Order: sequence, then C-alpha cells, then structure tokens
Amino acid sequence: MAESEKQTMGFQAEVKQLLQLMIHSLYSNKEIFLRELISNASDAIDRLRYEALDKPELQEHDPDLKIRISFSPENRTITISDNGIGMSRDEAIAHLGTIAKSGTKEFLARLSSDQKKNDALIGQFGVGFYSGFIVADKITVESRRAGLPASEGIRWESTGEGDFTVEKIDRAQRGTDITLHLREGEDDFLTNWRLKAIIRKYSDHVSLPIQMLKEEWDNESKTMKTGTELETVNQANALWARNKADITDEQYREFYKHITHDLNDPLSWTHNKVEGRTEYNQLLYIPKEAPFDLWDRNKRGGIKLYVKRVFIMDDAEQLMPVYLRFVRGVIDSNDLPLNVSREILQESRDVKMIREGSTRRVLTMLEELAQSDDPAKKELYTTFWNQFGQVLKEGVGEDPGNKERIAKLLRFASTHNDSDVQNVSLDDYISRMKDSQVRIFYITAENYTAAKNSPHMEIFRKKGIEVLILTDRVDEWMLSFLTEYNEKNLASVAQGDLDLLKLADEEEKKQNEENQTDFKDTIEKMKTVLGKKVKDVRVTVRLTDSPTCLIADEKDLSGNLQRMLKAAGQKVPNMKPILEINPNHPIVQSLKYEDKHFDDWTNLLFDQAVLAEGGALADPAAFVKLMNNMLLDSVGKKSD
Ligand SMILES: Nc1ncnc2c1ncn2[C@@H]1O[C@H](COP(=O)(O)OP(=O)(O)OP(=O)(O)O)[C@@H](O)[C@H]1O
Repeated sequence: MAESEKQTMGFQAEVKQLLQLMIHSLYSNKEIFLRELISNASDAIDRLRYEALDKPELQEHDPDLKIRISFSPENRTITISDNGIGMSRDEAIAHLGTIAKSGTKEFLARLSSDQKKNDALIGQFGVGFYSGFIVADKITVESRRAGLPASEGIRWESTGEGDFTVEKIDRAQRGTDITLHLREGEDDFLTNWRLKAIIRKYSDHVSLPIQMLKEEWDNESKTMKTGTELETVNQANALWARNKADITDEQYREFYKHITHDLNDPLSWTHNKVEGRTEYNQLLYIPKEAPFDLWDRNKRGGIKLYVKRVFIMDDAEQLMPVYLRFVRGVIDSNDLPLNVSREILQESRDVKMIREGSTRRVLTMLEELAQSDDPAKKELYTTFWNQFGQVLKEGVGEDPGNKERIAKLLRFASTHNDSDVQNVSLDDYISRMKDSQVRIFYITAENYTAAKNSPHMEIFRKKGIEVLILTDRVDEWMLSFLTEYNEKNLASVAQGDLDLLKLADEEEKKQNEENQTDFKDTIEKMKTVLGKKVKDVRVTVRLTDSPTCLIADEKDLSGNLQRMLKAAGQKVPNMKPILEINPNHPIVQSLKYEDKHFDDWTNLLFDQAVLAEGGALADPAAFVKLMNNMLLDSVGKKSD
C-alpha cells in the first residue's frame, strides 16, 4: 500500500489496556487532559529550540514559539496547537500507538479489580497523550516534522478503541494540532472562561506563551463572542527562574505535575539559585509515590537539563547519583555550552559540581523532614522512607562522601519496637545502648519472622540488648560499606564472637570458663564427625533456648549473604561456618555421655542449626531419615 493512502493500524496491547484503565480511573479529574497535552506541546517546542541550535533552518520563518488553544462549540472540538518539532509519519505511528516506557507490561500486570488501587497506579504511571480520550471519543492529530516538506504532513486519527489510521496530508506549518472531538456530555469545556481557568490552574508556569483568541462583546447579539485578537493566558516565564517569594505552593505543585505527568502532589521540594564558581538554578522534587520502574537501575534519571532557559535534555542522569534516581525536577545552568551532549556531560567539571551541589540539597531536604519537630513533616519522612528507603540505602555504598549523612537518614526495624516497621535510626539505637556495649548489633534475614525467631537473638533477648532487624535485599550489600557509625562498629549477631563475654556478669564468665574445660572432649569428637563441614566447634554464651547455632567467621560473608548470592546464581567461595553449642541445653549435655549415637546426634544438631538460620540442607532426605530413626528410638521402637 502506498504511504500516502490511509492505513489502519492496531494499538499495542498495552495501549488498549492503559486506555481502558485511564478512562475509568480519571473520570473525576477529567480536566487534567489539557495539562497533559500542553505539557507535550511544550516539550515539542523545547525539542525544536534545541535542535535549531545546530540547524537554524528548522525555524522555517516561524521563530515565535508558542502554544495555542482553540475551540469550536459548533463542531464540539478543542484543539491544542504548537509550532514545535512535530512528528513524521513513522514517529506518529511509533509514539501514538505504543508505550515506550520500559516495565509497562509489569505495571499493567499489577492492575486489579480494585478501582482505588488502580487509581493510585495510574497516578504513578503518568498518562500523557492518551489522557485526551478521557473527554474525547475521537482524536485527530495533524502534524509535520520541522525540516520535512509540506507534502510530508500526516493525519493520525483514532476513537481510542483498538486501532488508529494514518495518512499523508499537505501541511504548510510545522508542528502539531491535536483536536479532541468531545464525548457526549463534555460540552462544559467549550467556553473561553473554562479553558482559560484550567490553563491558569495547571499550566500558568509553562515558560512558553499559551494563547487563545480574546472574547469580545458583540453589540448585535448582546453576548460575548470569540474575536480575532490573540491573548496570552499564562504568565509564560520559567517558574524556576522566578524568585521563591513570588511562587505559591500551589504553583510549585502544578509545575511538578507538568514536568512529571504525576497525578499526585509532590512530597517535598527544594528550590535554589546557586551562585559562585558555577551558577545554576535548581528546582528538585521528591514524589509521594515510587514510580513503577524504581527498581530499574538502568532507568534514566528524572532531571531536565536547561542551559540559560533553553531546554537541552530530559533524564540527564549525570546530574543526580543513581541512588537519588527518584528525584525529579529542573536544573538550569548558566555555564554549560548550549551544544552540550551526554558525552560532554560525563566529563564536565561543572556538571560534577552541579551533581554534588544537588545531592547535598536533596539530603538537606530529607534531613529537614527527618529531624523536624513538626509531626506532619515527620510523617512525610515516614512516607518517603516507605517508598524510597531501599533506594536511599544504595547511597551508603555509592556515595562515600555522604555516607555518614545517608546513614543518619536510615531507618530500621528493631527489637526495641518489636515490630517490622522501619522507624529506628542509628542515633536512636545509640542513645539506648548499654554502658558496657560498644557495638551496634543487627541481624540480617530473609524476613522479619525468621530474624525475630533466630537462635542468634537469644542472648540479646535475655540481656535486653536491642538488635536492628534488616530484611531488605539491598541490606547485605549496604552493610559491607556501613561497618561503623559515629565511631561505633556495626556487628552481625550471626557473625564473629561479638565480645559477648564483655556483656556477661562475673558469675556467667566463671561458668563459661568451666564449660570450656567441661566440653573439651565432646567438642573434639564433634569436630571429627563433622569434618570439613565446619571451620570450628565451640561452646557459646549466645544461646539460651536452642541447642546449637551456626556463626560466620568475622571476615567471611554472612550466611544470609551467601544464600542470597547463591539464589542469584552467583559463585560463592566455600566458606565454612562455626558450630556453636549451648552447654546448658539437655541434648548438648547428654552428648557428653553419648557413645553409640554420638555421630547421629552431632549430625542432627548441625543440620538443625542450618535450618534454623534459613539455610538449605545438602541432603534433606538423609536428615529426615535420621530424625525419624531417632524419634523411633525415643518412643522405644527399634529402627532398621
Ligand atoms: N505535541 C506533540 N508534538 C510532537 N510530539 C508529540 C506531541 N505530543 C506527543 N508527542 C510524541 O508522542 C510521545 C508520547 O507522548 P505521551 O504523552 O504519551 O508520553 P511521553 O510524553 O513520552 O511520556 P510522559 O507522558 O510520561 O511524559 C511523546 O514522547 C512525543 O514523542
């Protein structure tokens, strides 16, 4: 089929799903369609301005960049026009028929029959162009890419059901007109004052003029009629370049929604004019909810880079460290060259200074929330932590220069609160440390219950010593960088010998010495039975209830980390654990006098310890058989 003929094409399956979801979820907030389409128009103009830096001919004698909104009560249409970069035929097919965001499939898979949940999800996703279908049952897009001849214009049309059509048209002016054919019952939008009010509410801060035809008094009909003169409806200057004092919170919030397409308000923001060696404006936001693709570390950052008010690029990842990839906003540099590329950004000293400065600002913003006496701000920090805490933890390893500051912002579950809620800081912990205690104790485990019930916790429970409970995937990695805080070492309760004796009283110390001699022979025998499975066997003061537990040597990887690495398919060096035995446990005591079944008991105690710390047995069937034999013995029935 010739390209000039009208072609019908199907939407990508994800688009169909998104459209359905969106129309249902956003029905109560319909007017945002205009903000979304104006944002796209403003992006298209930004892109033109940037490409025209190199190719001035793209301006095509039409250098006055602007957005125009018009409407027709007769045809029941609203049209959003821009003289931006426009779209070629292929671009229209690619951009208006598919969703390019990575992770969309996973996002859509999370949809459920619960409308409330879906509403929240769509907020995180951002709806963009497709939001036009909330109020329109047909959308016509006419566009021509800057630089292409007039004969290369395109018309794209769809009712938002399953497919769209594209055809070539003649179009003299570059840029895009998006015409919404309103659904039945949406005629409210077809007045000058309503559209103006929506533009002022949502798009006042857009740095380009948004124009509409002025209304004039018509003497003949004695009504207001659309005239012929254009007026600019918004303030049309860059919000981030204005003085803080002149910007309302509402304007900050709307600007956030404009740049992110997020339907929620931001959690917090920081706006600064930085002067000195490098000069730049920054307006940085923390969202209220994590985006659906937060875990994709390859996801580009959320910072728009401008140079002297000219948009340069989206997602300038060099401007923010990866662990702050949830931060959205604008950085406008006065020093970078206008023709800056991603490659130049990587090497630029200015960029390095901007990144460092911005990182500091974000950390300060978080500290202000975390340390505030105002309960509402503290609550915001809790929200932040629940959404982004795990990502912030990456910073402990990624940003050595700010490690101490980040560590101060961390929140953990703790035995002090006896709950899995992560709300205890390292400073809280230190303030509660016992006089004789020199280390900050923590446990890592697969989940909260496993951690809480681990044999490693017994001595700490007995002594009333607080233990932080770490169960996030990133924790083991983070801990390899966070070995000390405020001159206190962090120590795993499952690793090393922990100076536990320092915490014991005189009586316990004496008892321990006696136990060491008492169990000397038993331990030697156990070592012979277990052979290469263990590094050592020793008497412990760690246990009160369990007979045995496994400990990783101080310098080895923890058992939990070894398991995680294995689960991720990585090769783990063979690090043998230390078996610790509880001298007060009846089974361990009876071992001293056991002869015939000594090997079986030893193997059983070792396997139990593996299971208790969440490990997998090398030969589970042998364990079950052994245990059953011993159970049979204990009930007086002979095993084979
Ligand atoms: N007015 C326009 N001029 C030129 N291209 C446009 C215009 N509107 C949309 N597009 C193109 O269509 C693409 C898809 O738009 P859409 O709003 O769905 O998503 P987006 O803007 O890329 O993402 P998000 O909405 O999350 O910011 C845009 O990235 C852009 O390439």
